[in-house]
This record gives sequence, structure tokens and C-alpha cells, in this order.
Amino acid sequence: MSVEMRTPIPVKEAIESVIQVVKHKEPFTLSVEESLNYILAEDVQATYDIPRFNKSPYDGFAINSQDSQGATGDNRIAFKVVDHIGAGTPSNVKLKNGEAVRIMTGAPIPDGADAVVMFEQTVENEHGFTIRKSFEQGENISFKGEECREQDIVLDKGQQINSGVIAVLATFGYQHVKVFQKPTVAIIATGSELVGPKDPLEPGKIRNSNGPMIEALCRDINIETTTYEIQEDNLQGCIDIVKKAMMQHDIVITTGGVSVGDFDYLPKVYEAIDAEVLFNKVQMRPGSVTTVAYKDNHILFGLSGNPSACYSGFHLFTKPAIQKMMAAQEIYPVIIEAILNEDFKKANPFTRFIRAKISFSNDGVYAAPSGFNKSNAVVAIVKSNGMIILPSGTRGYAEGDKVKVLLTDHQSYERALNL
Ligand SMILES: Nc1nc2c(c(=O)[nH]1)N[C@H]1C(S)=C(S)[C@@H](COP(=O)(O)OP(=O)(O)OC[C@H]3O[C@@H](n4cnc5c(N)ncnc54)[C@H](O)[C@@H]3O)O[C@H]1N2
Ligand code: MOO
Ligand SMILES: [Mg+2]
Repeated sequence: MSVEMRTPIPVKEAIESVIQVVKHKEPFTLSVEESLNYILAEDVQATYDIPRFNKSPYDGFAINSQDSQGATGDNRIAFKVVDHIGAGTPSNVKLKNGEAVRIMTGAPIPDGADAVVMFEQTVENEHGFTIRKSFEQGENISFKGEECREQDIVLDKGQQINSGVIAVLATFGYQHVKVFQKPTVAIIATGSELVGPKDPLEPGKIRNSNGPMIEALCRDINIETTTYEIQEDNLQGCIDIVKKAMMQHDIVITTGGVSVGDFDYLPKVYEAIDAEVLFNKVQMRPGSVTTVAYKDNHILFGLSGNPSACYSGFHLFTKPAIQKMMAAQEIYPVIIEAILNEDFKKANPFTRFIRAKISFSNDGVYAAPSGFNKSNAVVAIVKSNGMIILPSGTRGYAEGDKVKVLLTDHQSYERALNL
């Protein structure tokens, strides 16, 4: 039996090839309360000017600025208070010379007033107050439309709905919003060695950690999943379960069985279901055998069985694909520069992704590998909030070198792939 030879492709090319085939789901309408984290499927317009009327930004007195001209410490100018309003109630008064309205923050500026004097700038008396400086026309006024005008586009299609979006929708009284559907995800852990948390650990068996980890990774980004039974290494069983999962879900994530072992059946599954394999070898470590296949708008992620490889594969390929399927404008992981805290003398022909603790301090961003970091490591994932990226090459890396890090424990995305 001869081993299948695979052609490893660069990581960037692999990510781009996945993104290229992913299509977004259909839009639908749902209530604003339920819309958090969905992607907007339409531009949203301001239905009126914000602020909606000229208003006071302070608690104080509304005056006509002309009446204040010439006021100094030695020549205080007096005002008579003729009305008293809080936010929510306009004044019926039209100011005459020397008159003022006592006004609270958020209340509409009365007719005849064009400036607001803060309480702290006055000395109050029985009839009103005096001031010691002159005010300019428009001083201390929040102007109608200064933030946005009626019909301005205030939210762009493709924007992820966050608390700010909810606030803007509420501002304009929108109760429903058009968003893109989220993809549905099936998770299948494959491997005859795998058992669940309650099963006895017979010799040679291990517990399935990848399944629950992927579920958690999806839940972290507000994606619902269906977890299938652990699938033993059996070709027909693997074909049947993947077919079944594809009928019900947009994305099918399997773990294990993607390498060249005698019981690694995923390559045969893709063949049997006639899926187009985008790649089955990536120039990266861990996760070199990560495989992504595509069939009728369904994406099949064949993540490696080794936990750290599985984790890296999810962040690099699955997460951007989910973002794209939801029609987000920003889909790629945030990648920034950091200073390496440890030597990596051994050169590697593949790009290395090292689970690491990224710390942000006043003197810069630092990246420290989070312990035992091989492909089969699981504990290192816990202590990481990012991955150090060491490009392939002939030289090693030394402490103090600048490197790129990909933030994993992070809910922000980029428009461009900065790998
Ligand atoms: N001759 C070669 N052998 C291997 C190659 C290669 O290129 N040539 N690649 C190696 C690399 S790199 C990796 S990574 C692994 C990938 O293996 P598979 O994706 O086929 O995964 P399995 O063989 O099923 O399992 C690998 C490893 O992970 C454990 N595992 C599997 N599933 C889980 C799970 N759900 N939870 C926790 N741990 C899991 C499994 O027991 C194995 O120890 O192949 C190398 N071999
Ligand atoms: O895919 Mo393996 O995890 O590169 O070591
Ligand atoms: Mg294998």
C-alpha cells in the first residue's frame, strides 16, 4: 500500500480558497431584541435629525446672547427668570430683553434664546441671576441635526449588530430589522478511540475533547450547533453520518481521520459524496492535514484530531467562513505585531502557530508561548489568548524579535487578511 502524496499549500492561499467558495445565507426579518450579533442585511436610514431639536447640554439658564454682551466681573448683567423647564417639556415663553428660562439638560431651547449659561457660571438672586461674562450666539447649545440628518445612512449593510447598533435602531424607533441568517453547524468527532465523559476509559481509549471544544468555540461567536454521536472509524458509518449532517446543516465540522492513516476515512468520505476538496495539506504546523471540502453550498471542515491542531484550524478557516456566511464585512482574524518572550531556535519549513499568552502593556505587546505546545497539546489552549505566527524559513527566532500574533480570544474581525 503506498501513501497518498499531498501538496501543501500556503496558509493564506488556503484561507482565501475557503472564503472564495463561501456564499452568504438569505436575509430575514426579526425583532430588534433578538438581533444582537446578527449581520445587518440592509442600510439603515435616520428617520429624523439627531438631535431632533436644539437642546440644552447643561443644567442652567437659556438666554439671548445679545443680552449678555459687556458682562464682566465689575459689570455683572442681571437676568429675570420667566419659566422653568426640564427635558421632555418645551417652554411656551418667547424671551424678551433681559429674560431667561431655567432649563435642564435635554430640554428644548425656548424661542428667543440662543445660548445656555451653566448654573456654575451664575450668581442667583430672588428674581433670577447675574453673569460675569458675555456669551456667544450658539454657546452651549446642542444643535438640531449636528450628529446626523434625516435620511442619512447611519448603519451599513454588513455591520455586525452590537450594542451601539441596538441603540441606533432604538433611537429611530425601529422594531424589526433585516439580517442575514446564521449558518447552522454540525459537529462530528470521529475516532474509534474516543469515549464520552461518562464512559469507562478502557485501555487505548481517550475522551473526546475536540467535540465539546468546537461546540464552545461556536457558542463563543453565538453560533448554534448540533453535536452528533461520536463516530467510530468505519467508512460507511462516516459517509452516512456526514451525508445526514449535510442534509440538515450548512457547515459540517469533523475532527480526526483526515490524515493518511489506514483508519483515516475522511478523504474517502469526500470522494464518496463527490465533494470538491479545496486542500488537504497546508503549510502550517499544527494542523497541516486540515482539509476543507465543498459541496452544494455546504462546507465541510475536516479538522485534525490533535486538539491544538483542531483549535488552530477552527480559528484560521472555520471562523472566517462563518463570518462570511453571515455576510459580515469584517471576516478575518485580528493579527497584530508583538515582541517574542522566548527563543525558537529550530527552523521549520512550515508556518508555526504557537498558542500563546498575549499581554498588552504600556511598553508594547508581548507574546509568551503558553507551555507544552505540540499538536496534541490541550492544556496550552487554556492559557492562550492568541497564536504566535512564525513564518516558514531557515532561521529560528530569538527573544525580543518582532512577530505577528493572531488574537483568538477576541470578538473583532478585520476586512483584509493581514497574514
Ligand atoms: N504518515 C503520516 N502520519 C501523520 C501525518 C502525516 O503527514 N503523515 N500527519 C500527522 C499530523 S501533522 C497530524 S495533526 C495527525 C492528524 O491526524 P488525523 O486528523 O487523521 O486525526 P486522528 O488520526 O483521528 O487523530 C490524531 C490524534 O488526535 C487524537 N484525537 C482525535 N480525535 C480527538 C478528539 N475528538 N478529542 C481528543 N483527541 C482526539 C487521536 O486520538 C490521535 O492521538 O496525523 C499525523 N500523522
Ligand atoms: O497537523 Mo499536525 O498537527 O501539523 O502536527
Ligand atoms: Mg489519523
